[in-house]
Amino acid sequence: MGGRKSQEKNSKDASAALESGTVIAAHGRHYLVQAGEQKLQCVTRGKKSDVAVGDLIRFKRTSPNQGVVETIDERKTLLYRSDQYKSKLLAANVTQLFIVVATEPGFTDDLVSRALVAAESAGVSAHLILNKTDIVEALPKTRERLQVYARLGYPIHEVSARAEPEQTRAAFMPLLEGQNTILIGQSGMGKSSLINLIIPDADIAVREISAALDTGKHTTTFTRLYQMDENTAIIDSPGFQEFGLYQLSEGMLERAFREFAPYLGHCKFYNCHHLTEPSCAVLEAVKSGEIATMRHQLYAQLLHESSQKLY
Ligand SMILES: Nc1nc2c(ncn2[C@@H]2O[C@H](COP(=O)(O)OP(=O)(O)OP(=O)(O)O)[C@@H](O)[C@H]2O)c(=O)[nH]1
Ligand SMILES: [Zn+2]
Repeated sequence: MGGRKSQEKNSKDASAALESGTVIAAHGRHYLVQAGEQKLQCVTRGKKSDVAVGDLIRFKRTSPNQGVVETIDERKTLLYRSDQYKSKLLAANVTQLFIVVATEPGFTDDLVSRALVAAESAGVSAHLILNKTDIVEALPKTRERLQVYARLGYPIHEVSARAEPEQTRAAFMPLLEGQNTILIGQSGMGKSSLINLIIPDADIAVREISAALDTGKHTTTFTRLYQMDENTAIIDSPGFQEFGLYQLSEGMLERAFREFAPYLGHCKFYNCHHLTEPSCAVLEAVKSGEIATMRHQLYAQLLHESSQKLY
């Protein structure tokens, strides 16, 4: 991740004794850091656990394969996950989010839209991956369901990890090149199948990480980063991480729904919440069908949730 050259240059100045690396997995306050060809176990000082997978960090080596995190480089982006009504760090420096959905089993619009809100608010571009196109009976209905996202301008890529592995791999590679991509999806969508196509030795890497971080049986519950080349990485996030959206202000929320944009500033009240106000341009667009009801309902729900935040 990031240019190795700039890391080298930086490490020559003030922080001469520090080395740099990329956080490739996190488990509690234990981090696995890739530094060149080497993987090290790093910890943070004290109780701090503000390091995320994808972070570029400076560490002090304490033994041949261990270190202490000293500083975190400025992040380009930051995604949060939801944890007991709080937002915790999920991944740093992600440039694009791929949401894997499938013809079967069905996906949940609520989760897809929450992921899109997370991406928009973090400044991360979002794509939808429709997997299992070989289940042709369910294809027309699924495409129809995805229309709402296509109309919003989110690219949709159709693949079949099982029936067309080579084509699927070939479709992915140019999309991933030069990007830090996080892959998310509800259980059963085929995310693991896709990761295994893209990273053939992913299983080995996961076992290595799990052993290094001593995650015990939690082998599939941690987020990990696979460095594909110097400028390309892919992050696999287990299950369907519910994104932490509690930290979003009302202003950030309304801007995270890209279809609201033409209407913002056109409501009767300048501080309109777009919930029940008279002469609300957003509500009028919902009524006329220009904004999908499902999307507006989620906006209202997220506004409610962020008002319930615990901190
Ligand atoms: N028909 C079909 N089945 C597929 C395809 N891709 C994956 N599957 C199957 O879908 C099931 C779920 O795939 P996984 O890759 O394990 O899905 P996952 O999203 O990682 O699911 P979890 O491990 O539960 O998070 C498996 O039985 C796969 O063999 C595909 O393109 N077509
Ligand atoms: Zn309004």
